[in-house]
Amino acid sequence: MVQLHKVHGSQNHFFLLDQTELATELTDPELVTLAQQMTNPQTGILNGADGLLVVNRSEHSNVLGQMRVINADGSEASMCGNGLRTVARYLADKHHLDDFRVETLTADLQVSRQPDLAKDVPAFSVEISPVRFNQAALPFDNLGVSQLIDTPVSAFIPGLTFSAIAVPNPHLISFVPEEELTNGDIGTLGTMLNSPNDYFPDGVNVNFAHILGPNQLFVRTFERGVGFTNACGTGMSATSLAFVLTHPELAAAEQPITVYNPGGMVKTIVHHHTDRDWIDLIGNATETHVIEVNEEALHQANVTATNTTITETGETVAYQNFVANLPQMAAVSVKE
Ligand SMILES: N[C@H](CCC[C@H](N)C(=O)O)C(=O)O
Repeated sequence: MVQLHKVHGSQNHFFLLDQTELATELTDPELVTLAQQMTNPQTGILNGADGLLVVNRSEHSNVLGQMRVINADGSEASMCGNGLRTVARYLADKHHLDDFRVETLTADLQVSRQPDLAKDVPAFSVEISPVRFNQAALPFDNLGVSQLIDTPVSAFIPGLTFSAIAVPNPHLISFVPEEELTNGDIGTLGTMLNSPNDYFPDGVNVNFAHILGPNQLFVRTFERGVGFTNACGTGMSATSLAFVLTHPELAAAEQPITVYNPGGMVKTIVHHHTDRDWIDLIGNATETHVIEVNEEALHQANVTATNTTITETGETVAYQNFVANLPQMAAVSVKE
């Protein structure tokens, strides 16, 4: 028998699989098929999830493990901010360390345990990096520009302006009036740009942000490879950087920005240096269930209610109490 973990960051839900505990690691095709089976609410346990986080051994120095990210549709992403907080907690608890690095597709990223946000709501800070703006990093095409920073794009939505930032996964960001959060536009644009289109050949995560005040945002994200999620960590981080760059009168680097989302709240700290940008993403790292299953079911992509033993951790209620006590959540909430 091996263990799987159901985890979330701001209720962006994942299954976490530590392959260093397996007799035989899954092949890449097996990981894709397992992610598709487990995340699908129809075929997966516990109402499915937004993706599969895979923890592997890392050969890099002072790195506790490697994280890979498989979206619900089976596509692999280079980064996942909410997911990295849960992987950081998993490795911190396993190795009894609080500050270390995690290997991701393009960089080894610094992570550190933070004070609990509330009783039984552990929190971690994770480095979101590398950050790039150039067209090839997203990639995007056919927009007549080589960078998108607060640029009108009538082909997307007339009247809105857009920024494109890779962290390193691709994000399209727009600061919008409140009604744009719920009038259907973000779903239409997100679906268009994640289907075959002339602009983002690899797709893109679409983030609509409503400015609540100085250093305060609400962000809703339509995720590449998933659709709407309760939160997108890299999306909220990229949006915070765009906030600092395009609204300097309302947001500054090096100080905490509070980012609300349909699943709760995180803090970000933008670092905007001449040689590089990065963002610290600070928020919950919640484990809701521990799942016992035999390894063969993983290779067969057949993890079901009948071949698993599921134990609740009790952290679900603790996180919901934390969200219920957030001052701003009553104001702007678009529950999925
Ligand atoms: N859908 C994203 C990957 C997951 C990122 C998100 N869940 C986060 O917390 O950053 C992409 O394809 O780039």
